[in-house]
Amino acid sequence: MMLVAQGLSKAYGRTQVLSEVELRVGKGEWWGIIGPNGSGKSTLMQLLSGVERPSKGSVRLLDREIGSYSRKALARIVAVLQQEGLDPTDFTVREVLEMGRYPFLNWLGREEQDAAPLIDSIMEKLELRDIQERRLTELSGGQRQRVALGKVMVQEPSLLMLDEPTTYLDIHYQLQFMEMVDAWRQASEITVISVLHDLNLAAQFCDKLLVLHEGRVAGMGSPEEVLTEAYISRIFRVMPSVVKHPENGAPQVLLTANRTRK
Ligand SMILES: Nc1ncnc2c1ncn2[C@@H]1O[C@H](COP(=O)(O)OP(=O)(O)OP(=O)(O)O)[C@@H](O)[C@H]1O
Repeated sequence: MMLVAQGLSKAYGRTQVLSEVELRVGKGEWWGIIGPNGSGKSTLMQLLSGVERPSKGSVRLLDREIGSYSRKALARIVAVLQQEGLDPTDFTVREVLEMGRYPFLNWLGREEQDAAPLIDSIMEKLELRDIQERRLTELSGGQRQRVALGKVMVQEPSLLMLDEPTTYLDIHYQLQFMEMVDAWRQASEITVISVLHDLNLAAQFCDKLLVLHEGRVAGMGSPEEVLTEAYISRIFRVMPSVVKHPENGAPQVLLTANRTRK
């Protein structure tokens, strides 16, 4: 197993944010974490990536307690891409990708192997070559998000964690982003855990969905099992129509005007 969470709970003061989450993520799987605003998705991601400690329960990464890894050792296994992506700084695209190699530097600040060919090939894949000397301040939000993905790719992680990675992207780049992650997953057998608000993209790319509701696991399974009208209606308080995607059969959630519920 890539990642196993048992009895995972988190409280901030008296507020219980997550309760008794159980999760087993196998190598090479793509999990989508879905759920309403405030249901605990980001908190769960922080616990699963070792950024935050649980109040109760445990997270085991590759059969070892996640808290027992050094920061650098953890960064060689897990890469996290935040919703905001990268801040617009004065660094160039190429420099940012080079920084992604930080976990592989020795105490002299050098790498044992030259990372330039890897960085070049990732820039090629992400269509970043032509803008490699541009500064992040000179890029659009969508371009910066591609650089952010490039930075985690050069890290060559086994586990990729994405927190609402497509929020600021137009539909072209949303789809392209998901396709790139998928292509990468198939080529390198990485495991992906992503928070996604877009249920229709989640249904097409994820093998498994975990539904959070008020800090508890409210459902788990394939998109077909989880994305049903009754279920979405209860969790998200809307009355949708769920139809089959005409090309690939994935469940697709259509919202109808004036159909929210209290
Ligand atoms: N550091 C904190 N201190 C206190 N409460 C927190 C803290 N972080 C999160 N919370 C609370 O925990 C709950 C879950 O927050 P979280 O950000 O995990 O939800 P989410 O599902 O990611 O939400 P969204 O979809 O809105 O991003 C919320 O009620 C939030 O106010």
